[in-house]
Parts: sequence; structure tokens; C-alpha cells
Amino acid sequence: MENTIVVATKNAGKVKEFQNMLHPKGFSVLSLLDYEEIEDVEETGTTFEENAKLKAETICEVLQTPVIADDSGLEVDALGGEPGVYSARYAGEEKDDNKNIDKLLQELEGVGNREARFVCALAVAIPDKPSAVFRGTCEGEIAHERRGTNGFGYDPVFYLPEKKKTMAELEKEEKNLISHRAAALRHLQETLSLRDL
Ligand SMILES: O=c1[nH]c(=O)c2ncn([C@@H]3O[C@H](COP(=O)(O)OP(=O)(O)OP(=O)(O)O)[C@@H](O)[C@H]3O)c2[nH]1
Ligand SMILES: [Mg+2]
Repeated sequence: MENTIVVATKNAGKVKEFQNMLHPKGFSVLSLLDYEEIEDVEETGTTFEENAKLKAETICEVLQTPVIADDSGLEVDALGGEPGVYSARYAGEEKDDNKNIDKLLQELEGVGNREARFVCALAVAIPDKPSAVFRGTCEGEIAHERRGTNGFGYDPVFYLPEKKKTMAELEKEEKNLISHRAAALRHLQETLSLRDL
């Protein structure tokens, strides 16, 4: 397992981004897509941090190896911070990105304030050690319609005014420099060495 990091997620979009961010640093990335027998961890927390810790600690306990977990989502100011920790299941249990975007655009119909942010809590769990959690955010606005095909989730409607593009119009390298996930990973690295994992 040398230079391998396990990310406790079944979200293929997240897995790709962690691979693209960690491969250049000399790590290979495994995820729960490589351990199909492991069931989803129930996200019973009320914050991104609680859910990230829950996922990291549960999978660390099962695999007895260091694990990182990402709990993330979209906070929209005009919706009082929703969908927040419920971002994946905003339009139903099937976690359908397209339906989630449709619902978001409906909720914001006629709403002037489009300010929003992506939030990522990244938790690290190491056997027999206290876990740690780091937060990264990325500020933007909710567009009126979809643009772009890169990324996943709400990326086609997450508009970055300074880039004049949606997140889904950015190349993956560009997203991985400015995203909430990249920011959380930077914070983790300021405190911990990935080589300790
Ligand atoms: O456009 C987006 N670009 C992103 O970069 C991004 N990051 C998160 N999200 C949204 O937030 C949910 C996370 O929920 P979440 O952390 O519970 O993950 P998940 O349930 O998909 O997988 P898991 O990691 O729990 O197994 C995701 O499904 C997405 O809807 C994003 N949307
Ligand atoms: Mg989830």
C-alpha cells in the first residue's frame, strides 16, 4: 500500500479529481469503487465536517488503513444555505445530478441574488489516532442555464465571474487549482504530510 491513498467515496467525479490532484504528487488513489462489498456510510451529521469524519472513521475502522473522506456540497445564499449537506440528494434519493440542477434552477426562478459557494470538508482518519478535518470553499454564482460538460454535480450552473465561465467549462487542471476540494487538500497538506498517511 506504499504511496496509496484510500478515499472513502463512491462518487466517480470526486475520485477522478483526487486522482488528478494526487498522481502528480506520486500517489495512487483507491476508492470505495474498488471495494464494492463495502456499503455506503449513512450521512447522519448536520455539518460537512461531521459527515466527512463519519465516512473517514468508519472506512478506516473497516480497512484498518489511513483513509480520507470528502463531504461536500453547494450553499446558496438566497436559499438560506440549501442544499448544503443534502446537495447529492436534493431532488431525491437517486442522487441524479440533472434532476438536482433542475430543482435548483426552479427554486431560483425570479431570484436576483445568485451568490453561492461550494464547500468541501476533507477528513483524515488514521488507525488509533484522532481524526482531523479541513475545509475548503469556492465562491461563485448560480447561472440561469447550464453551460459546459466537464466536471460533475452542479458544475454546469456554477458560474465563476472572474473566469467568465461555469465550473463545467473549465479544463480539469483549472478546476483542480481553484475548487473547494483543492483548497481543502491544500489545508490538509499545510498541517499533515501526505507521506504520513
Ligand atoms: O458541481 C459540483 N462540483 C463539485 O466539485 C462538487 N462537489 C460536491 N458537489 C455536490 O455535492 C454532492 C456531494 O455530496 P457527498 O459529499 O455526500 O458525496 P456523494 O454522496 O456524491 O459521494 P460520497 O463521497 O458520499 O460517497 C455531490 O453529489 C454534488 O452534488 C459538487 N458539485
Ligand atoms: Mg454522500
